[in-house]
Amino acid sequence: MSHPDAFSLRRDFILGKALAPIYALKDAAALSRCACAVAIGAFDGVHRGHRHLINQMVADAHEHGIAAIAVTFDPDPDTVVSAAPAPKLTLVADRLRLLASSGVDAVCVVPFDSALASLDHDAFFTRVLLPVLDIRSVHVGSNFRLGYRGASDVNAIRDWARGRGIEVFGHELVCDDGDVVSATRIRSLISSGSMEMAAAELGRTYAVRGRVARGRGEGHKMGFPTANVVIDSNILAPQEGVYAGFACLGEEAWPAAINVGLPPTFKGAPGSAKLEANIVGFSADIYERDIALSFTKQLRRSRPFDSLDELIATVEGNIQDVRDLYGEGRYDLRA
Ligand SMILES: Cc1cc2nc3c(=O)[nH]c(=O)nc-3n(C[C@H](O)[C@H](O)[C@H](O)COP(=O)(O)O)c2cc1C
Ligand SMILES: Nc1ncnc2c1ncn2[C@@H]1O[C@H](COP(=O)(O)OP(=O)(O)OP(=O)(O)O)[C@@H](O)[C@H]1O
Repeated sequence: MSHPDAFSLRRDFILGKALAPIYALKDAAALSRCACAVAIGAFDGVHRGHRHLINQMVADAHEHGIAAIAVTFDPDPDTVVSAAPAPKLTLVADRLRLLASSGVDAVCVVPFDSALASLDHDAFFTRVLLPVLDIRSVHVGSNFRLGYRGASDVNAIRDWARGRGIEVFGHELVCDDGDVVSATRIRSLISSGSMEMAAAELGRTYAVRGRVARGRGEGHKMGFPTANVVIDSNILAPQEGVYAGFACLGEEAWPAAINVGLPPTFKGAPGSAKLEANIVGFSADIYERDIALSFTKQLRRSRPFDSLDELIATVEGNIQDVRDLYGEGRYDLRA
């Protein structure tokens, strides 16, 4: 695996300013009911399929000289309607930033609650979207469902739109090796440690954001200090195991050897970290700092060790693997 460049690391860590304005629906009057094409969805992960859909919507908008607007929801509808919501690939702020940097002219964020979930497609368009947007075309994937319990498919929306001057496109879904790219599939790849396949479908290396908390302090004594990283409980962590990747602190990235899951050797020890990284070549006090970790490759599954010496030798071997892959220097991510 080659050294990534600053550009790809910035993309993986979702750095940089959003390129287009993001409007909450209640402030969307600022769009002055502009003529527009819209792409609609939850867009968790803003993966390659989502971006292909958005590209087609943007091309249509440009062709007709109208605005290109991504319409999404906060919170993710799944967290409201599902009894067991899936852990998400992106925090809402990152999802919006990714959408705002996808070539659209604006992002419009519809607050999602059980009242919205109970609307049918007619009420969703006429009561929620059309008062603020003069929609000329709707772009969704061919599998798109809208309305109470997903009652309305693309054909139902197209029937409704006929005669209203609104064109509806149900685009073919982007596939990878015959499998439809979806947030659900990417979650399952990440949950099985297939980080390279997940990255191919996401279009970037999977990364999570968190804060450095105090741990047991044992790693330091064993010769490999680790930053214990606490992430939002609604965000998906990869399968338990040991990973090569990067740690991002401010505008710097460092190679990192990362352990996901409570260390099986010390299971139950109070203060054990569920996610910790040895940041290769780095030494500074970073307690309470914001940090992001990316996972390029699973090196092995975690396992219990019979002796501390064996644990230390194995972890040092993993840290060396990371050094061999990415060196031990700082990557400057300033644009
Ligand atoms: C790269 C890496 C790989 C690790 N692999 C394992 C493992 O396979 N089994 C295990 O019990 N702990 C593993 N650990 C966790 C260590 O046991 C842990 O860092 C150490 O106990 C220090 O914990 P502390 O940060 O809570 O003080 C690993 C840690 C790192 C950084
Ligand atoms: N592979 C894809 N290619 C093109 N469009 C897609 C693809 N996957 C989803 N879409 C479309 O993107 C929009 C957002 O979809 P959605 O947020 O449900 O994504 P998803 O990846 O299918 O999520 P999940 O797996 O959680 O259901 C919808 O219009 C959907 O039809």
